Amino acid sequence: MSGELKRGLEGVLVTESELSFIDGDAGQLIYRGYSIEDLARDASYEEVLYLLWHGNLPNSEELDDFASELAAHRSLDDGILDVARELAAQDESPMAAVRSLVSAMSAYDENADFEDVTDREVNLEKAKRITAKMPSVLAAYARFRRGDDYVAPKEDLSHAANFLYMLNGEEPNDVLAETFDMALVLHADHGLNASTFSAMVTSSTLSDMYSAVTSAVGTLAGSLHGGANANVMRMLKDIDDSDMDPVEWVEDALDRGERVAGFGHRVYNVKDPRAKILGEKSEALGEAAGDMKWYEMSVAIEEYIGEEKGLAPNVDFYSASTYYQMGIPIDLYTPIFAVSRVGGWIAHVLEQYEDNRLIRPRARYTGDKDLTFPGIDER
Ligand SMILES: CC(=O)SCCNC(=O)CCNC(=O)[C@H](O)C(C)(C)COP(=O)(O)OP(=O)(O)OC[C@H]1O[C@@H](n2cnc3c(N)ncnc32)[C@H](O)[C@@H]1OP(=O)(O)O
Ligand SMILES: O=C([O-])CC(=O)C(=O)O
Repeated sequence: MSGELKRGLEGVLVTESELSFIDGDAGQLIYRGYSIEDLARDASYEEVLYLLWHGNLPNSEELDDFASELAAHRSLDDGILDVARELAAQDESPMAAVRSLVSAMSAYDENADFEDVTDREVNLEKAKRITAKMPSVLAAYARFRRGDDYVAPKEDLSHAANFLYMLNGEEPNDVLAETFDMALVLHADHGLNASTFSAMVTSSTLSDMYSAVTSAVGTLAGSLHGGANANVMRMLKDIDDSDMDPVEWVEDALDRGERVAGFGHRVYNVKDPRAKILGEKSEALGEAAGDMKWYEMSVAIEEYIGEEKGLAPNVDFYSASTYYQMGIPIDLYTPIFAVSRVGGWIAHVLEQYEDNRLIRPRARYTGDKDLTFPGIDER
């Protein structure tokens, strides 16, 4: 065993994967051979799911069938709606609500306890159910907490458009639906990020897909990972409310030793390619609304942090102002990330099951070894 300590598993190779490639120096991201720029421009989220799960792009018949199967799984059982209502009544945070609701979904899936957890056909069925229902549970929960009724899904809408419909109770226009679809494509996979790794660790024990996705949602929630997108928008709003110059505000935060949400990355040494695409979307939405405030504030912060700290924006930086300008509540940004990333989590879980090896690293022990056990009265 190598005695070299790699804190945070930084740079450690633990498996092989055909799913996504990241060149952190070039700022390049590829899903199964296709560049993120091409996919963001030309592929729907449904196509990306098919690509990730099946290994190739679907032809039009395969895509139609796949999209219809997915759409048919969107509706929610009454029991799930009851859980969502109760979580909303308890003012549970949206990310914790999604975590609990994904876990609860297994109770309504007759295949949840299928004996062979690695069975690919059964797992593809579970994959469609979970991925189709995640936006539905999020929309239902978000409506219940503001006192609105559940809006049933529409099967004739795209995955992206249907979520916005279920959230807002009205069908989105093309710009909103396309922007949201592109955001789902951009967030779908990203190598062995922490939440994906969490899903892999869970499945490597031969636990089931619901457990793996539940672990992953919990891992994505943290502020160093998916939780950063909501924190970016909270920061932009704080800056706006403070009437301070954005650069001065950020300078003060850095002086206090704080981390600025949406900057830095374990793998990228340059600007995240997804941040470039989302930045363009944020700019376009600002132009359409005739209000460039959020985009311009973001650009000023990006320039300053680049010069001052040599840090570049990650995916969470410009998704924040993009979602804000789409009218999405801030605390839904991270669960929306989960609604997309579930496709990648599942793809990695399928890979894990195909060639499983228990994931079990070690720690270097730094505690005592030769203490004498004292009786209770001696302590
Ligand atoms: C979808 C995603 O998960 S993308 C990441 C989302 N998370 C964020 O945006 C939160 C803010 N960013 C961060 O905390 C970090 O950049 C991480 C956790 C994402 C990556 O961290 P690591 O790879 O572990 O980098 P590390 O913590 O070693 O940072 C290196 C240096 O940059 C600094 N740094 C890194 N990110 C930031 C930041 N956002 N703001 C200020 N300083 C930062 C660190 O303080 C450290 O400086 P030091 O060497 O003087 O102590
Ligand atoms: O890869 C990472 O560590 C974090 C990230 O950008 C992602 O999960 O999309």
